[in-house]
Amino acid sequence: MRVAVIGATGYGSAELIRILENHPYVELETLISSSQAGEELGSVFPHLSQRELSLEELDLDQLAERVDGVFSATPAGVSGELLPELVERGVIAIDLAGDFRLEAADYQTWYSKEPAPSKWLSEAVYGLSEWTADQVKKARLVTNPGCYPTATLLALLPLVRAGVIAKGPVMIDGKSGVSGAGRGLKQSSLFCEVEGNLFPYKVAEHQHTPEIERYLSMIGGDPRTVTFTPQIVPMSRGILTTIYAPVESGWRTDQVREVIERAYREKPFIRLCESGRWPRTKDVAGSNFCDLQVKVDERTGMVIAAAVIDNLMKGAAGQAVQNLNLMMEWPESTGLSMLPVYP
Ligand SMILES: NC(=O)C1=CN([C@@H]2O[C@H](COP(=O)(O)OP(=O)(O)OC[C@H]3O[C@@H](n4cnc5c(N)ncnc54)[C@H](OP(=O)(O)O)[C@@H]3O)[C@@H](O)[C@H]2O)C=CC1
Ligand SMILES: CC(=O)N[C@@H](CCC(=O)OP(=O)(O)O)C(=O)O
Repeated sequence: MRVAVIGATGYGSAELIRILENHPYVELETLISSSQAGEELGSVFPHLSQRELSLEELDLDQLAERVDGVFSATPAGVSGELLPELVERGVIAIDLAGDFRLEAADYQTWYSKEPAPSKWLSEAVYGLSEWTADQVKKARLVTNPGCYPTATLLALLPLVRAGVIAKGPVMIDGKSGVSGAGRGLKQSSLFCEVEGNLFPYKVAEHQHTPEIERYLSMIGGDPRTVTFTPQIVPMSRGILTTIYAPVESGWRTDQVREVIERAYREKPFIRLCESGRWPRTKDVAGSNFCDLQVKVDERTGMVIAAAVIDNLMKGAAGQAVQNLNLMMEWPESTGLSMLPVYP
């Protein structure tokens, strides 16, 4: 299968290229760039210089002739217009941005941008691979989940589906490495701002809040609001979400662990940590794994769940390739069997 990556000079693209080079059924045909067309891949990303490939300008008709699928790794507001044009020309598409994840009004509110056409918002399938595989397999357009929602929903969905969580506030504490903000210049991503520093941002106004709520309801059958506080930590990659929620009476830790074990028994990328071990970002760095742990605090009546992912892998490029595998009915882990990098 021939594919292209759009938004070639970003972090998501770099990870896609790294994965696709070792994917046995994919040929990376071209890289589309709005800023560095004509450059060689090796000059944009020296770590990928063994692969000879030039970046190209977008030409929709030509691209649709040359490839069977595209990954779009552009900022919000680009893919909503672009991908429908390609899908209409017979190309399958996986979008790493948030353009197709929300209803139109919510997208406008939380992203302050014009939403994609409603026909395409309805057609796009949310690619949380472990939970929506049946729909992804039939999709032409997959909207890859956000990084924080991936970690959060993977931890929360088994619990809400099993009725572990009682009525009341659900608090999500999210911590992300700086690459989550992308490769563009931003003051809050500068070394001097993040080194030796730790800070919340977009408190009670982060665009992943409505995404978490929407899919907790649609996939988990649990309509509720959540409080989500993202924070920046001084590292390049990794996300840790720690979730606090009121627990229905009668649930003990071993039973809740059993709920998670059962939900993910057949899922190659989800690992429940041994009892007493809490997930660490380094346990998943560079891989498509999501590690989970959960505990009932009987003293306070709360359940605490934690999830770690690599934001650029399970949180972006890795899950995008997992979704391509599902769409093409290839084994789900094809090209994704790399182990984490440690230490
Ligand atoms: N970083 C992460 O951890 C995650 C990111 N995402 C989402 O995935 C998408 C890509 O993220 P990431 O790779 O980190 O972002 P980056 O900022 O690193 O890269 C985005 C790329 O998009 C291209 N681009 C920028 N502006 C425009 C424009 N106006 N029109 C067309 N292309 C443009 C640029 O490439 P070029 O100049 O070559 O065209 C740029 O390098 C974003 O929507 C992001 O929110 C989702 C999950 C996790
Ligand atoms: C650390 C950091 O800044 N992370 C980014 C994640 C952006 C992202 O993935 O945005 P979409 O999913 O909406 O495309 C943020 O919090 O905005």
